[in-house]
Amino acid sequence: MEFVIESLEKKFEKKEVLKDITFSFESGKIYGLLGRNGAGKTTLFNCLNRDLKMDGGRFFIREDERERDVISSDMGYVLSTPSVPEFLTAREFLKFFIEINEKSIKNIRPLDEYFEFMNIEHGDRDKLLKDYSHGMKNKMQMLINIVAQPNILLLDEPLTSLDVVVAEEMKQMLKTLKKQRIIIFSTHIMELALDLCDEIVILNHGKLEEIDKENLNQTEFKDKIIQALKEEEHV
Ligand SMILES: Nc1ncnc2c1ncn2[C@@H]1O[C@H](COP(=O)(O)OP(=O)(O)OP(=O)(O)O)[C@@H](O)[C@H]1O
Repeated sequence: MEFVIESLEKKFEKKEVLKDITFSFESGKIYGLLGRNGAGKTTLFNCLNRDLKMDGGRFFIREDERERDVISSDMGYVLSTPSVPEFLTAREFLKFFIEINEKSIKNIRPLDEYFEFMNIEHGDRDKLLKDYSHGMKNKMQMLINIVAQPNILLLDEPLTSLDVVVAEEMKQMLKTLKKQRIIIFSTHIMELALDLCDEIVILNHGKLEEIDKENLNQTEFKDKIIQALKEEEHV
């Protein structure tokens, strides 16, 4: 499976944030999306998740040499600022999510199995989400996306608020999850991108550019990425 973006454009009033995003993502890989502050990473994710209307271009899935539209169950999106229904407990939220997506979720498991998998403790499962910490809300958002098993998973700086143990667990989980799906992971933490991601993609001047590792060692590759990021006109 490939996720193809062609000539995607987005501007806010006169400001052209995404000028010509053309890129093809392949399944089985984690893509690290890097870009300076304000480069447009969140805008790109919002367009792909159809939370924002694009001004031009299109995106689609290519499978067995056939193109098809991206439907909502293809796409999962974990926001940097987690958004969960605060008035529900974690268990109620998970139950509700599974019920409304029953048709598209494969191999539905008992709720506690999901909590176990995510290391959410027994005592927290029936707590209101409004009493969850930022990192725990993030974990819940990630859990919902693990349950849904979308073909394309967009992660907007999801690990920054997690403690080191949870972040490590999550990294391992993403490495398992990447099989047969595309994960696009935005982060400002270069080490994380290099450690976790199979490909590094930079959002530069409103375009996506893959940074080829060639035969570079880790330090040289890092320098090449920083150089490419410096070339970004600072917005
Ligand atoms: N709703 C909006 N209305 C007007 N301008 C916006 C809107 N959303 C984003 N922008 C502008 O678009 C540009 C890209 O913002 P975006 O949040 O996508 O960048 P980013 O790469 O995610 O940044 P960061 O790394 O700092 O989170 C910024 O200049 C921002 O001010």
